[in-house]
Amino acid sequence: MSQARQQLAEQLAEAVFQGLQEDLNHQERVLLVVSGGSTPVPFFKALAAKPLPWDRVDVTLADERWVDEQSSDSNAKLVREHLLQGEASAATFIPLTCSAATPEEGVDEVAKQAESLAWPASVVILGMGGDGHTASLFPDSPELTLALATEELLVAVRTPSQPQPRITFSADRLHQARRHILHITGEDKRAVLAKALNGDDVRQLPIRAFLTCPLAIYWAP
Ligand SMILES: O=C1O[C@H](COP(=O)(O)O)[C@@H](O)[C@H](O)[C@H]1O
Repeated sequence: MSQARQQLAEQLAEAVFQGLQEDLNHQERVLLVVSGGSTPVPFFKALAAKPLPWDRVDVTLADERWVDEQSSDSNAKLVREHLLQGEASAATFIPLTCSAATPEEGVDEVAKQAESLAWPASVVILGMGGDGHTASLFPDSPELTLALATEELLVAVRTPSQPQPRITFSADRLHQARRHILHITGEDKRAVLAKALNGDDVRQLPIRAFLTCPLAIYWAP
């Protein structure tokens, strides 16, 4: 882990801590929506060390692969192992999978669970892939148009470029958050973001759906 990425993770954790604290001053519970993948690990560790009243914090994911929670591809596993540790284990975590065999069969059950969270989210932290996807809004997904337009909470997604089916919060539900942050690292992702900022076809680079939120960008080489 480079020093720059570690510093970025710590600065991001401080910003998220401040945002959650601010909302906790005037509401009983707050909701934090995090992303999966590999980028957030140092951020999760830094945030877990923050002195929050974690028993008043709800946590969920922006998206998930429809895999068993024991799978190394599970974003929920990542959250449990790196964020919900120490004092932060008192947070209420709602994963985005259930016992149904497919996301299409399970989406309503997961939505019922997710509706019980403290919406609107205080902070949504998005990641971004090299193809410009964010959450599980993929350029090659047949469900992209639906996920960008629906007012439903969650959408089941099948994406040719991805090995597993997925589930994602809709763009609408993520848009409703009070604060939006993009956490990315590396020159490749900086170039993708620059391309996204210089165009407007959201189907080509779905991260564009969040560029006007406004979106705080946390990037390190
Ligand atoms: O598949 C996913 O990828 C993105 C980016 O992940 P990273 O490994 O490049 O950091 C992530 O934001 C998303 O939650 C995840 O499901």
